[in-house]
Amino acid sequence: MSVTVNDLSFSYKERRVLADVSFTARTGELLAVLGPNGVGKSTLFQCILGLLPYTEGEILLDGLDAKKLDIKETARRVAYIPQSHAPAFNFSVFDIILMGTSAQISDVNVPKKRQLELAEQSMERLGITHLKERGYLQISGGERQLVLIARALAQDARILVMDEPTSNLDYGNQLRILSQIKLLAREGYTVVLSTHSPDQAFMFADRVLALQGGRVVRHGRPFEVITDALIKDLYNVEVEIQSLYGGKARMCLPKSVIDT
Ligand SMILES: Nc1ncnc2c1ncn2[C@@H]1O[C@H](COP(=O)(O)OP(=O)(O)OP(=O)(O)O)[C@@H](O)[C@H]1O
Repeated sequence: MSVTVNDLSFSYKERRVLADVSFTARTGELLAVLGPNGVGKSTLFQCILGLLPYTEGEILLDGLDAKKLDIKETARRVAYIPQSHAPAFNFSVFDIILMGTSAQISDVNVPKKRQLELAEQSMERLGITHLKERGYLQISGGERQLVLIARALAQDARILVMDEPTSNLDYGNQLRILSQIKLLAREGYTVVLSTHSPDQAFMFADRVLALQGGRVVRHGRPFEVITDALIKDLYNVEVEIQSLYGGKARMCLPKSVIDT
């Protein structure tokens, strides 16, 4: 499953937010979208999910024009994973995951054997079966994020769109969740996620899409795209890119830390 965006532009009323955005995320690829607050990352994701009516450009989901797909057809291809949040009701973990299967429930609104199996399998896949009967409000932020990913897997869509999936998580859970996401990409899912951490992009992304002023300023492999000049351009922060482990890893070190 691939996502291809061609010359996409989007405006909220007369205010243009995205301009001529083009890229492809291929099967098995984890694409990290980088860019400052308000640059249009969530807007881009909502366009991919068919939630915003863009008028310029096109989005192809596995080669099919996203505009020609209805909500259920889109949901069978793309799943959305939001930031970990607390819903108003204390649904059980299993019920939350089962909600992901609604795109497969047709005439009668009752989950069938196939939906129950999908929910069970996705819990097993993420190692959270022991949480099944727990209330969603009574589990930790890291566990909630795993539940939201399990819900997306239960949806049985092969494209996963994630808006800052680790934003509310502690350091250990950030790494564990991103490792899980990377494994999913290796299993053949196509992952498009936003992050505010260039270091996360260095560690986990196959490709990086850098947005500035609603436009794509760089697109390519993390080592090629993430430079001190890009970080200065996106975030107005002076960094030095450090090469580690004989060039196998890289990280950004803000110069202000060294200078003070
Ligand atoms: N429903 C809306 N109506 C009008 N303007 C909006 C709407 N949603 C977002 N915007 C504006 O569009 C721009 C892009 O917002 P968006 O949420 O896509 O950015 P983002 O890159 O996801 O930001 P962040 O990193 O802070 O989450 C911002 O200037 C925002 O104020």
